[in-house]
Amino acid sequence: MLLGVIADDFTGASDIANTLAKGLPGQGGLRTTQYLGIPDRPASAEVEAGVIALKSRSIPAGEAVAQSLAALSWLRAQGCRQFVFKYCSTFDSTPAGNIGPVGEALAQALGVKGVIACPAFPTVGRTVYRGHLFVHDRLLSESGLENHPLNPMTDPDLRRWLARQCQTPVGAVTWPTVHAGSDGLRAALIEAAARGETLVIVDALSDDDLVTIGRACDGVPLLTGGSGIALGLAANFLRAGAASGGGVNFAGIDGPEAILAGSCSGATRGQIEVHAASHPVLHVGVEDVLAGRTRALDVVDFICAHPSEAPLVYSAGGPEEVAALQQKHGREQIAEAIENLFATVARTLVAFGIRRLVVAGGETSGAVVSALKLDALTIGPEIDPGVPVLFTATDRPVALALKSGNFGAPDFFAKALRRLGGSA
Ligand SMILES: Nc1ncnc2c1ncn2[C@@H]1O[C@H](COP(=O)(O)OP(=O)(O)O)[C@@H](O)[C@H]1O
Ligand SMILES: O=C(O)[C@@H](O)C(=O)COP(=O)(O)O
Repeated sequence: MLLGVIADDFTGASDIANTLAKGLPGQGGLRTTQYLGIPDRPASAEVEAGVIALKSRSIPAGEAVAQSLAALSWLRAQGCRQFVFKYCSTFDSTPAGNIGPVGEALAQALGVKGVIACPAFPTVGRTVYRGHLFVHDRLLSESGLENHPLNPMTDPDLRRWLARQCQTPVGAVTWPTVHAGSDGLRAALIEAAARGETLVIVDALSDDDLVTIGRACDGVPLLTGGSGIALGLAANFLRAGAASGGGVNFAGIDGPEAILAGSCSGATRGQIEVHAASHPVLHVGVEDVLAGRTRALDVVDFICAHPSEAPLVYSAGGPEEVAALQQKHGREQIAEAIENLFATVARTLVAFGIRRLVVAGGETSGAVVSALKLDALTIGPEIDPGVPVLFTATDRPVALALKSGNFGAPDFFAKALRRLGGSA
C-alpha cells in the first residue's frame, strides 16, 4: 500500500476515495479500497490507496486522537509512507476539536511540522483565500453551515478557528505563494515548520492550485484537508511507477432499494423536496422517535411497501425547528436516537433483501454502514462530485451511495439508485 487515508466520517471517506480512484483527467488513479473502521487483517496486496473510514468527527477529542493513531498504525504496517487526514471541506468541527488535536497527534507520531491544512474543494464551491473558507460565494459562517446540528461553523477564519483547537502555532500560506508554484509552496511549508507551526492553512481557489499542492507534497509524510488536496497525489505515485488503477467494472446490482436521509443540510432538504414530487417519502419526527411512537419496524414496513419505487425516509427539519428540539431534548440525545433508528432500519432492510441503499449524511452513514457489519467497499463510478458508487464483493452484494449532506445535484436520490443499478 502506497498511500493511507484516515477519514473522520464515512461520506468523507468515500469522497476522498473517489478522488484517489479517479486521479487527474486522462491520467487515471490508484487502486483504492475504503475500509469501514480499522481492519483486523492485512490489506490485499493490490490495494495502492487505503482509506479508513472512522466515525470520529463529532466524538470527544481524546477518543478521536486514539482512533486516528490506531488507524495510522495499521496503515504504516501495510507499508504506507504518505498519509492524509481527511476532514470536511466545510471544516466541520468545534472549538474543542477534532481537526487540531488529531492533526497535531498524527504530525507528532510522524515527526513532522509544517503540515498542510486545506479544506478547499472548488468543484463543490469550497475555496480558501487569506485563510478564510468560502462556500460558493458566501463566507462559511453565512453559508448555512452555521446551522449544522452538530458542528455549527460560525467563524470563516480557519486560522483563528484551528488555533482554538491546537496546542502549537497555526501557520498560513496565502494564495500568491501557491499560485507561484510548488517549489515556493514547499519552501514556505519548510519555513513554517522551522517556526514551530504544526498545521498550516494553505489557500486554494482552483483545481490548478490543488495540483500545485499535490506536487509540492510529493513524498511529504502527512497532509490534512478535504478530498481536494488528494487531487494531485495519485499523479505523484504514477510518475514514480505505480500502475494506474483504471476504472473498476461495475455492472450494477439488482434488487429492492431504499433511501435514508439523516442530514439536515440545505442541499439534502432540497433533494428530498425534489424526490417527494414523484416518489414515496416518509418523515420521521424527532419527538415521535424519542417517545417510541415511531419505531424501526414502522420505517421498514413503509420501505417494504414500496420496494421498487425509490422510497425515501428522512428526519430533517429546518434550522429553527432543529434548534428548538435540541434545546428541549439535547443535541447528542437526538443525534443518537435518529442515528440508531436509521442503523436498525438499514440492518433490517438488508437482512430482508434490500440491495441498493442511498444514505444522506456523514454521521448517518457511519451509523448505518457500521450496523451492516461490512469491512470494505470497492469504489465504483462517480454519481456526482464527491459521491461514488460503493459496492461489496460479498456473496450477497450490496451497492451503496453515501452522500455528504451538502453534496449532490437536486435530482441526486433517483439518479443514485439508477447508478447503483448499473444504468445512467
Ligand atoms: N430533525 C433533526 N433534529 C436534530 N438533529 C437531527 C435531525 N435529523 C437528524 N439529526 C441528526 O443531525 C446529524 C446530521 O449529521 P450528518 O448525518 O453528518 O449530516 P450532514 O452530512 O448534513 O452533516 C445526525 O446526528 C442526525 O442524527
Ligand atoms: O469534504 C466534504 O465536504 C465531505 O467529504 C464531508 O466530509 C461532508 O461531511 P458530511 O456533511 O457530514 O457528510
